[in-house]
Amino acid sequence: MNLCKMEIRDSKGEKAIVDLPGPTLTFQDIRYVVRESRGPCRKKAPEKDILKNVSGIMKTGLNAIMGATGSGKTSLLDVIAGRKDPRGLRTGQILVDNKIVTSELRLMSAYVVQDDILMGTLTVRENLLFSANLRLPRQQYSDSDKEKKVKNIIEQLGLEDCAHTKIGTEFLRGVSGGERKRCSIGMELITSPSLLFLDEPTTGLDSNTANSIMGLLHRLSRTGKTIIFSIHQPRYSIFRLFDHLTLLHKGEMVYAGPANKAIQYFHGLGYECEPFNNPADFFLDITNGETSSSVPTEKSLAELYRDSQYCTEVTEELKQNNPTDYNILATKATPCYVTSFFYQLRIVCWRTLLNLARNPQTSYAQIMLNIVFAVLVGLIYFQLSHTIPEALQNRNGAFFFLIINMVFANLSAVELFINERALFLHENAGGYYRTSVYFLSKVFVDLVPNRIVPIVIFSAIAYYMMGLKPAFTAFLCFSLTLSMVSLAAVSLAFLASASVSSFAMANIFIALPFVFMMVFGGFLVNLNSMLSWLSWLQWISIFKYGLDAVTINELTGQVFYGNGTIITGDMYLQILGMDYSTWGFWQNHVALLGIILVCMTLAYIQLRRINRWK
Ligand SMILES: Nc1ncnc2c1ncn2[C@@H]1O[C@H](COP(=O)(O)OP(=O)(O)OP(=O)(O)O)[C@@H](O)[C@H]1O
Repeated sequence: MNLCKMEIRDSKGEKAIVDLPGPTLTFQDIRYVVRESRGPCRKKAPEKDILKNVSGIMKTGLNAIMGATGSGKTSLLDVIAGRKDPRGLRTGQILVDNKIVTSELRLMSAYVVQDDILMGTLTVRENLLFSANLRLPRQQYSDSDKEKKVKNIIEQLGLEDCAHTKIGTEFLRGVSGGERKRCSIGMELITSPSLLFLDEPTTGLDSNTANSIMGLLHRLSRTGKTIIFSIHQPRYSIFRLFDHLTLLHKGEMVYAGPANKAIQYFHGLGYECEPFNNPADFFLDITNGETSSSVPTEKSLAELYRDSQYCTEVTEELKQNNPTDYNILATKATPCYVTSFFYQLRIVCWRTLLNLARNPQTSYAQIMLNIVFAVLVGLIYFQLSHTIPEALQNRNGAFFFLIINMVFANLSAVELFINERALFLHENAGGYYRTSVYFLSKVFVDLVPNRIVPIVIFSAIAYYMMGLKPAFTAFLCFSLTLSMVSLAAVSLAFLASASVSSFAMANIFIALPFVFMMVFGGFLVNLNSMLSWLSWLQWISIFKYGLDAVTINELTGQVFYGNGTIITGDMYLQILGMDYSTWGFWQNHVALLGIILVCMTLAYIQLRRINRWK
């Protein structure tokens, strides 16, 4: 990369000196196709060209990609930023400073997505510090260096007034749209990228805020950055900041060259921009066919551009490049992490905890639900007697009720990986942290406050209200069994959550196995006499293991009597055909642990398998 001072001209033709020229990005002959999804026959769907052999050169300064909706702006931006699925790239190469894009080169670039993806419960400063902690190498940056860097970025982006304001969530009013966008840009500026991609940075903002965001990008570009962005319909005050303009129509280039020469170019083709008309609107009118040329021609705008001096210049310049590799996007972008696994785990766990503490509704609801159910069960089965037959019947009923509650009360766990899916994908692709770090942080932080604590409270209330076996070890075993049943249900919910992207699908995915497990848990159906061909399902039933364990725990060593009959708990268990030996009791826990481990592992694999490409 060239490190000398460089002179560039903006669209008003004004000279600007930049200290440290950013990288030059070149792309040549990009043909990108997609298959339009048609349900299960996806493979047979025809390919659709969304970029048709486009080439270009983008240098230091503001490089705008414009076009009508559906023209391929975002697709071009994503392809050149290496964000689009490489399987769609049929031909083409993308070079940065005439070199293929390696992970090192990737580190010097950053991508700001259209929908600002930030942690809403954290303040602007905390979000920026999170990015700094994970994306700046600890060997080179001490904690105070990171703080300084964040402070500088806050000043640079004019975020001082809202630095300590939370970003905001759907329930919490936070910073304004413009401040959010600035914060998103700041998250990427932390690594001091010299190449910055932005997808429609002004969409959804009012015109003044859009103006100030583009003013900010303009200032940044003057510090030697190559800024490439797609933009829809900028007002004139924004358009005049552009250095380079790429105009697309139906996946083809209709102009690529200095932004301030575009009017002249179209004038040469017979298109007249009326006085006071915004050039950006004028160009879109041309591509949409709403303005006609005074020079009749059979050629399309794309063909006219290919015949133009601008296209020839680009082709000539590209010919001089000698790439060392071809089709670089075909190599999968492996994120490069600058911090260790344990450091990432610490930082991500801390953020997850902070998020939980500032958004404690789910935890409170979980604790309240467990207290209410515990009192309800305690009242219904208050101080169970030892007279038969009700002693055994009530105990069976109570345990079934308890296990059902343990399983179904954890349905809320399906939201775990769905809620923050966009945030996780964005941060994971941006090299913030490993998938395993995110998975473990969510699991730890969800399990303890939302699952374990409420169950301990539940067990203590229900156990003593029901007057079950008084031995303290029996209470501990009871509590452990309920916890493991709950964790097994939670891990199945995690698997559902990591496998699909919507709550509706996750609910279906989780409800079916729960219902099957309940039916084949051994309480509702005697599997030996009915549905014996399906009886194998009991071996994967959380209900069966939970029910067996609490029943054995309660009945062994107890004596029940009535009408002159005495029956011991052991005899009753024998009649039921349950193995009530020590191993017979603990084998249920081993099976539950097996279900937990298998579901957790599969959930992690599913998280890794999520498609990161756009
Ligand atoms: N993954 C995909 N599957 C199917 N079609 C796609 C895919 N990606 C892009 N397209 C199609 O390619 C065309 C260009 O899309 P793209 O999002 O790049 O357009 P755009 O100019 O950015 O539009 P907008 O301004 O509306 O965002 C559209 O017709 C779009 O439907």
